[in-house]
Amino acid sequence: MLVYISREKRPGYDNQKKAGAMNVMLRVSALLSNAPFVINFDCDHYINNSQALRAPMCFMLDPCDGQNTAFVQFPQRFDDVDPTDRYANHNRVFFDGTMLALNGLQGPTYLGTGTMFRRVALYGIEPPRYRVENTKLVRKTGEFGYSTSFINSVPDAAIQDRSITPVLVDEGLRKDLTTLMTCAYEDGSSWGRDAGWVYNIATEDVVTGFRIHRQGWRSMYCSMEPAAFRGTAPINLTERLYQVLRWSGGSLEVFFSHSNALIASRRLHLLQRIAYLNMSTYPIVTVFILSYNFFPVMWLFSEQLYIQRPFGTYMAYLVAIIAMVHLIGVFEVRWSGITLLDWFRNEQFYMIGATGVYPTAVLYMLLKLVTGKGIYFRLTSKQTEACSNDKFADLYTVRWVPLLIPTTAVIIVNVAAVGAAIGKAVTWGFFTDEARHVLLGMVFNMGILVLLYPFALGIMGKWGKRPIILFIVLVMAISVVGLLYVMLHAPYTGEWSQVAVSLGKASLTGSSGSG
Ligand SMILES: O=c1ccn([C@@H]2O[C@H](COP(=O)(O)OP(=O)(O)O[C@H]3O[C@H](CO)[C@@H](O)[C@H](O)[C@H]3O)[C@@H](O)[C@H]2O)c(=O)[nH]1
Ligand SMILES: [Mn+2]
Repeated sequence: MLVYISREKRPGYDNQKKAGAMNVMLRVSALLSNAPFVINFDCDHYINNSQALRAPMCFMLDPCDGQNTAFVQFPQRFDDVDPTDRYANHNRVFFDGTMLALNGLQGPTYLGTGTMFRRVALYGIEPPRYRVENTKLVRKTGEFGYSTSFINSVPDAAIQDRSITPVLVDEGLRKDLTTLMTCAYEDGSSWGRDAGWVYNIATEDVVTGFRIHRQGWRSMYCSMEPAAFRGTAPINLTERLYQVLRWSGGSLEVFFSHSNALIASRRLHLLQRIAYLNMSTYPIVTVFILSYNFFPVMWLFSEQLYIQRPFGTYMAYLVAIIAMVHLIGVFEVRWSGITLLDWFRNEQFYMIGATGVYPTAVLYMLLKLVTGKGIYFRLTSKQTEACSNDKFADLYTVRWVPLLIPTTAVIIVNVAAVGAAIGKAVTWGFFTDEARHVLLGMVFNMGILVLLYPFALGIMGKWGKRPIILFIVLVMAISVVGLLYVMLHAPYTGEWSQVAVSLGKASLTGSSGSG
């Protein structure tokens, strides 16, 4: 039986997007089959392996802990991504590394698609492990709304070896189904909070999975070849950034909601809790990353500012820690079976998100906290390849939006800093202390530019098909800044150095005086 549902829309009712749609389907299917297991995939995903429905059953029916397994999650795989995966659409570190690692705790988070659920876990019912003998599955009246047929179906949904016979859709059933689909059905019920998909959070998946884990259920990660499900990903820079904005904004919303991992019950594993905390606060790191990326502005004026140079021991510790972090990264990458190239692409896209998208997400959250109003998150728009000969046309389309500005500014500042550094070396001579110091800074600048390289290609649009153009522009920009620096400073070297020295002293005495 294939059932297509067209939902009622009524003024004054929020239709709650995907979460609302899923909850309607969950209720309607309860009267049609009431299957104890439910599989969910997005409209832009499809089943790619005929075993996709059978494999998760192995986990669900596992005699050891199957009963307490709420859902089985597959990684997301995509068809239409450009071969270089410029914007890390495959997200391999997240799907194959992070999710696999969580399997060792309470299980992967719910990722919105490619998921098999145990129906009663979606209803917000406790796992058998924590259920007291003869506990009533429907806890209070009105919890699931007031459809008697639906409420009567709940105990049956918990019996996993029940055989299912197709129902006869008669007038009575049709009326019941219509009731379950109306906007007003959920009024005063637990739907959208303690039952079904969770509402009012841009990432309904993470928060719904969280509620399930919080009750003490576990989940399982299931990866198979060929991939169980495949889908479509946005390969246009702007669309991809909007997607990441929805994810990072949604994460912060989770943190500032009653689904905060800090206040979850003790059934949530300690490390799983930390993972959820990380998952709901990560955009905040942008405060540090963005500051670091803009620090090179000081390079341009450094004679007039007193900058504490990092001393030897500090540098040694810093280098050791960075090396260790990357060493662990390499181990994790090898263990999860992804390539170093995939890992590097993820690093690159992390920097792109952290400079442009996360600050916007943080601002959005602040605004929401102050005004109480969220902004509308648009859908991830799909590719338009059908009307073009170029399969990856979307990759070369630039749609300028404010979201692109911060990262562009970071690129400009760091290119200028490299130019200024070369200018300085030329002005003072290559083997002076000054040149040595600016060289250190240049390593940092170049590092940032390497990470932001895919973004630079992206904003070049069609020109991005020939990366050599980008290198020519880069060399030209660096030369122009360097030349400008030399022209402005060379004739006055002596004088400027004097000014610098006195300014340096002034700021030194100034700060010690005020401190
Ligand atoms: O009003 C809406 C909007 C979306 N959807 C469904 O939600 C899915 C996800 O939306 P999409 O625009 O494809 O977003 P993506 O960024 O591709 O989705 C990822 O991120 C979402 C959370 O932000 C998850 O819900 C998805 O499962 C996950 O694949 C769509 O495919 C639809 O099936 C609806 O049913 N109604
Ligand atoms: Mn999608």
